[in-house]
Amino acid sequence: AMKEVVLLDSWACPFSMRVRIALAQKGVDYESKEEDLLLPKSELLLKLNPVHKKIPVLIHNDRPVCESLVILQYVDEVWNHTNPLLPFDPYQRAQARFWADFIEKKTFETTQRVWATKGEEQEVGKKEFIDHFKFLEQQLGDKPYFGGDSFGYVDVVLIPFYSWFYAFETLGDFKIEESCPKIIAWAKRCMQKENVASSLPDQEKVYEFVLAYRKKLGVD
Ligand SMILES: N[C@@H](CCC(=O)N[C@@H](CSO)C(=O)NCC(=O)O)C(=O)O
Repeated sequence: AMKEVVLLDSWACPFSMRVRIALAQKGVDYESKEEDLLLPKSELLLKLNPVHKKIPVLIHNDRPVCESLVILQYVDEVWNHTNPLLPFDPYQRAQARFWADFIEKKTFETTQRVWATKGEEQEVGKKEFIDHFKFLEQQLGDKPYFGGDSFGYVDVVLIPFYSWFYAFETLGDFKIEESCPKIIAWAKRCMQKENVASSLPDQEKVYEFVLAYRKKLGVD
């Protein structure tokens, strides 16, 4: 039988990275089953996530949990003995869920218009990208983390996109630090944490993956 905890994973997928960080924060030992996003989906993925057919899927005692934000909250509740992701106060929890939802709705879509496009469409995408991250930077303000003094739920939701920054900058020919220095400072602060750094792939490797993905999508 499978291990108690299995993650249907994909090394370059920002949504999977969220779950890898959360499991590391909780000290959970798990088996990672790699799904190659450039190949047809596995039978296991289609069986365990028939609705969205997407990665990540957490399999806990043979039962699947789908959608990274749902998985993060499940992990926080099951392994509630250490490193809470969500704050305790209901209002602060609501604020964390609000910003995680905002990021879920906007960030991937906004980044896609930089890495999966070219020409004029990409120029528009770059402006939207900078506006979006400036807005997030405003929300961060002078706090060390989105959750305040400690690394928490919203930080876990957003930090995976940092591993794609080199790909965005190289494909989009721009420097994110020029417009959003506090976002870069925040990302580097998060990367000081072993549980984060060990869960995110090398940025150049992600760039190579994105080039292959662009070819698969027929962008170039
Ligand atoms: N809202 C979901 C998004 C997961 C997702 O898009 N996963 C991608 C890989 S990472 O880019 C995926 O599985 N893509 C396959 C597909 O879209 O068919 C979540 O948060 O878990």
